[in-house]
Amino acid sequence: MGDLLGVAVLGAGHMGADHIRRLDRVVSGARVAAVADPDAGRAEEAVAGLDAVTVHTEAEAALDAPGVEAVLIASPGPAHQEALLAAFARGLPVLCEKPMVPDTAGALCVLEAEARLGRRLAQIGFMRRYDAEYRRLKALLDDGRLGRPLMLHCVHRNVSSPPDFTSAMLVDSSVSHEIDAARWLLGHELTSVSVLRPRPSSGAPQGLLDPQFVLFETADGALVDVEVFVNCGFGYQVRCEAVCEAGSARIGDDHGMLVTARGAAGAEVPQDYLVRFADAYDREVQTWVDATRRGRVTGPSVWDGYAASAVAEAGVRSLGSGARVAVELAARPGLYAAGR
Ligand SMILES: NC(=O)c1ccc[n+]([C@@H]2O[C@H](COP(=O)([O-])OP(=O)(O)OC[C@H]3O[C@@H](n4cnc5c(N)ncnc54)[C@H](O)[C@@H]3O)[C@@H](O)[C@H]2O)c1
Ligand SMILES: O[C@H]1[C@H](O)[C@@H](O)[C@H](O)[C@@H](O)[C@H]1O
Repeated sequence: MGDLLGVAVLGAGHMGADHIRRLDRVVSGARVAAVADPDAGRAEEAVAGLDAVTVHTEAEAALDAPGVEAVLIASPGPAHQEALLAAFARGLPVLCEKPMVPDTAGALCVLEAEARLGRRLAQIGFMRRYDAEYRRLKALLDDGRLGRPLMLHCVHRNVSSPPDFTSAMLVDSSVSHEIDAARWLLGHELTSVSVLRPRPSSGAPQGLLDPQFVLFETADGALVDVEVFVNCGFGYQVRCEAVCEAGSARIGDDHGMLVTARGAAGAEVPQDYLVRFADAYDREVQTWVDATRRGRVTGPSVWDGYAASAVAEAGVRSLGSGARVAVELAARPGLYAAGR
């Protein structure tokens, strides 16, 4: 390995371009060695001003480019399976944006491929685990002061959804964050899901079932509800309140400045995830680079990515009827045993 970890970034859209900037200017110990995007112009724009980067239209060409020692996957979810398997075939460590693979069969295929290698290579980009507020909430729940958790109430609102966003993506892309956060905060798998929906907002694109209300049960009898509303129009809001036997704790209220002017005071609301979770992405990528340089893999695993996909797929099945759908998980390979 050189002085700096050479990273290939696959996908130079919103997240890919932001991660390229982060690898170049924010985190230490890494450099962007190659970028792939079928839209070559977008890739060229994202690497403008960077030295010694090669630009490709094919993901595999970027993985094979000179100086590449690790991969950051920021292409759309349906492209992740092929990219993960290509990285595994080359023994390259990976940070893969969520959702790991949106469909469960594809996610299972990735799980089996990594389990066959017998060592972890991939970290999944559930960045909320690196957010300061989520970490405080996790520490509070773990120290037991509030007693046993009974419920999580979650809110996930986006100003607007991208043009190609589907009703299923509210669950398998947006709520994938709450699925992972709930499993991590509560330390148990989610065993069932029901997805209800009010009448769609007139602010949502025609045909998009937005908002939705998602209810999960956990293996030890807690409940998790999520309001997901991806065309709310007014701001990016992510909240989580844990209600426990001896108290409650809520995060996500306090992200902007309080602005006072002309006889009124108002709180600023962030407009997107790149602002709200900026510190979390920085910490996530720095932690990945540091671990990779030490030959280690930490953070959310391929098992976490697979479990999130299985829960989300059950949610998408519930979306039509609102019926409670049980989550079926494959046996957990020993590679992902707790504490490893
Ligand atoms: N962690 C988060 O909070 C967060 C936020 C936004 C997006 N994401 C995830 O990041 C990923 C990218 O989302 P985005 O918003 O940047 O999308 P985007 O549409 O802005 O960008 C995707 C880019 O990937 C390119 N692409 C398509 N197929 C490709 C392939 N096979 N190989 C390489 N590049 C390919 C596209 O041309 C495009 O430039 C998704 O998985 C999304 O769910 C995560
Ligand atoms: O892909 C994005 C991303 O995961 C954001 O964090 C989430 O708020 C959006 O709803 C989703 O579309």
